[in-house]
Amino acid sequence: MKLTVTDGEFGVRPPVTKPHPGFLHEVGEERFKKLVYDHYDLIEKSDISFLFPVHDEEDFAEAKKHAFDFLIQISGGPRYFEQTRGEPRMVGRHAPFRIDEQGRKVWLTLYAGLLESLVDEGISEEYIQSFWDYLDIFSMWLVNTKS
Ligand code: HEM
Repeated sequence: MKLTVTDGEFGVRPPVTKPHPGFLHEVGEERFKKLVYDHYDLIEKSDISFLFPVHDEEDFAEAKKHAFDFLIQISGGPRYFEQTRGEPRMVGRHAPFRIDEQGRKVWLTLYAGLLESLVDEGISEEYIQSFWDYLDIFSMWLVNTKS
């Protein structure tokens, strides 16, 4: 397993493979939710916190929920995002925020540590890798600002 951040090139959007459904199957919905929520808790203390609604508890809780709803759906789970937010439109939904390669790296690196700890919980490394690879590549699509 190698959770390394691939260098993105501005404007290049490589093809994306969804996470293997085995990841969600092994992790389970509750642990999956904790993963996404823990990521947001790390964001709150990070250099990219300014992008997020960290000063409004309700808005921040909503942001966490939306991220969870989307990621569980893309991982083959319940279609919560579709039910509450509609079409994914991830590029458009990120457009109002200044996301550069540096911010992408911070965002991803916060996930790397959290995913590493799933190994000790018995989650298959190939599934963790597949979830990581999805984040690594798809996050390139959301970079909308040159560093
Ligand atoms: C694979 C990568 C990513 C995925 C799947 C993802 C997913 C999401 C989702 C589902 C939302 C909620 C959209 C909505 O319902 O309106 C969201 C919001 C957001 N994301 Fe991402 N994101 C990713 C990467 C990033 C990166 C790299 C950054 C910045 C460095 C970022 C910054 C934000 C911000 C600022 C919001 C808005 C929060 C708010 O005010 O509600 N995202 N993201």
